[in-house]
Amino acid sequence: MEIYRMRVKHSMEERLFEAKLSCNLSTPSQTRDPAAVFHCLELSLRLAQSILSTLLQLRLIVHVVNTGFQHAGVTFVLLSLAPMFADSMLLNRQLWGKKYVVQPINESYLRKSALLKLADERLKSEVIAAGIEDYLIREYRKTQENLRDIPDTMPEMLYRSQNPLFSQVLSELCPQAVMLYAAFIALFTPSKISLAQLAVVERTNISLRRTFTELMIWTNPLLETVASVERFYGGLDNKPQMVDGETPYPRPGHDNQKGTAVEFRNVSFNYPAAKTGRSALSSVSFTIQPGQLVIIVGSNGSGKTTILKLLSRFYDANSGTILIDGVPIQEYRIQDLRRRFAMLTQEHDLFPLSIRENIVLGAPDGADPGTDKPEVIAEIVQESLRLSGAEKTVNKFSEGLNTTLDPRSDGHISFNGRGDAELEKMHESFTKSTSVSGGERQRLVAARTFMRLLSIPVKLVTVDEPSSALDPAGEFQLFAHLRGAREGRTMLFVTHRFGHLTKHADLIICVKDGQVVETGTHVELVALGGEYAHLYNVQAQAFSTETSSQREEMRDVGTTVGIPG
Ligand SMILES: Nc1ncnc2c1ncn2[C@@H]1O[C@H](COP(=O)(O)OP(=O)(O)OP(=O)(O)O)[C@@H](O)[C@H]1O
Repeated sequence: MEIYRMRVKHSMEERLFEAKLSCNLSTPSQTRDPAAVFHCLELSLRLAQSILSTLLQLRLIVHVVNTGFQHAGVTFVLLSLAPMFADSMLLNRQLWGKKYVVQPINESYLRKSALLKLADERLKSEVIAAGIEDYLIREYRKTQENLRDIPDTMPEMLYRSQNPLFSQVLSELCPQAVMLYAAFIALFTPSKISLAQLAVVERTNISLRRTFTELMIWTNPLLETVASVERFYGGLDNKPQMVDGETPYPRPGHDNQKGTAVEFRNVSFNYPAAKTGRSALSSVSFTIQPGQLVIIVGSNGSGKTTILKLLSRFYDANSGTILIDGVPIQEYRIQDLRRRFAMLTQEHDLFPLSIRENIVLGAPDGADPGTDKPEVIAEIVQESLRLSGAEKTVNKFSEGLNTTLDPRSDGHISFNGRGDAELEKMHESFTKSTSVSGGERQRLVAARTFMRLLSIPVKLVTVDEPSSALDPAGEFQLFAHLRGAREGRTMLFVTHRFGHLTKHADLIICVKDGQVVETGTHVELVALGGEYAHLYNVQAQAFSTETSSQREEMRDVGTTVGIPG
C-alpha cells in the first residue's frame, strides 16, 4: 500500500511542480496538497470496506441466529487469539512511541526538496525572469527517476512498511479470521450452534460497532478530501492568464540593433490583488532609445518597480500600449523576450542549491550539462564572482562553490524524542545552515546576473534596488560593473541612491503617485527645479557625509564587462 501511496504522491507532486512553474505572477496561487488524491482514494476504499463489512456482519448474525452450528468452539478460540500474536510480532518492529531523530541523506531526495522550493512564490519571479522553468522540470524528473520507489513518508510509516509482507498480511487478516471462519461454517455446514454461535454473535457485535463507528468517522473527512482533490485538479488547470505572442524576439533583421527600444504609451495598471482603488500606474508615457542608460526615480510606492514588471511581462497593462522595438509587447513570444532580458532586483534571492548552481542558473543553457564546455562555464563563474564582489564570500567556505547556503532538509525528531536534550541538540545540528549577511547575499545574487550578462546576448537589463544591503562603496562598485556590461544593451536602473549614476544617465524618468512627472537629463531636470531636483538635493546631502576612504575606493572601480570570445 505504502508504495502505491508514494507513487501517486510523486506523480501528483510532479504535476503540481510543473503547473506552478508554468503559471505567471498574475495567475492567482492556491494551496494544493498532492497527498490529497491518494488520501481520497484510501478514504473511499475504507468507507466502502466499512459499508460492505457492516452488511456482511448483519447478514451473518441473522444467519447464525436462524441456523446455528456445532464443533467449532476450539477453532474459534484459537482464531480469536491470533490477532494478538500478529500484533506482538509487528509491535517489536514499530517506531511509534520511541525516541529518535533522523536526517535524510539521500542526495536525490535532498535535491528534489530543494527544487520543490524553487516553485514557491518567494522565488518565482526570479525563476520566471531567468527562464529556467524547463531546466528545473528536467532536473526534477531526474531526481524522481533516481528515487524510483524509495519512500519519503514519515519514519514511523516507513518502518512499518518494511515489515515482512507475511506479518503485514497476517496483521490485516487475523482480526477478520473469526468472522471468515464463522461465515464459512454457517454457510456450508448449517447445524445447531451453542458456544460457537455465542462467540460469533459476540464477536460480530463488537465488529459491527467498530465498523459502524468507522462509517461515521470517515464520512466527513472523505467529503473534505473530495473538496481538496477538486481544488488540486482545479489548480493544475490554472493556465497562465497571459496570452503568448507569436513574433520572435528580436525580430528578423533586428538582431544587430544595439539594445532594445522601449515606449510606454498612456499605460495604466492596477495590481490584480490591489485593495485600494488607486492605480499603480496612470497614463504613463515615455520613450527609451536602444542602448540608453535610464534611471527611474521617485519616492516609495510611486510605481518604479511596476514599470519594470510590465516590461518583463509579469503582468499586462490594463490600458495603453508598451512597444518593444516598435511592436506591442504582447505580440512577442514571452520566452524569447525573457531570454534577451536580464533582471536584478532586491526581491531576488538565493536558490536552495549550491553556490555554483546559483550562479550558473543565470544562463540556463550554460547550466544544462553538455550544452557548453565546463571549463568555459567555470571561467565565467569566476569572473561573475569578481564583478559582483562575492569572491571573498565564497572563499570563506571550506566547500567553496559547492556550499549550499540554505538548509535543504532539517531532519525529523519523533514526538517522544522532543524534550530529550541530547536528541534536541542533534536535531538542531541538522538544521544549522551556512549563512551569509544581507550584503553578501546580494552580491551572490548579482553574480548570477553577471553570469547571464557574460553568457547571453542580453538586450535589455533592468536593475531594481539590488544593493540596499551594500555599503555605499560596495553599491558604487556594483553599479560601475553593471554599467561596464552596458555595451550593446539598454539599461534601466531603479534606485533611491542614484547620485553616482545620474551623470552617466542618458535619460532620467521621475515618477510620482503612478505618473511620470518629469523626464530629461540630470542637467535639464536640476535646472527645472521640480521633483527630481528635490530628490537629488536630498541625495547630495547624504553624499556629502561620505568618508574620503569610500571616495577613494569608488575612484578605483571602472572595469568594462563584455561577452567572452
Ligand atoms: N503585488 C502587488 N499587489 C498589490 N499592490 C501592489 C503590488 N506591488 C506593488 N503594489 C502597489 O503599487 C504601487 C506601486 O508600487 P511599486 O512597487 O511600483 O512602487 P516603487 O516606486 O517601486 O516603490 P519602492 O520605492 O518602495 O520600491 C504601490 O502603491 C504599491 O503598494
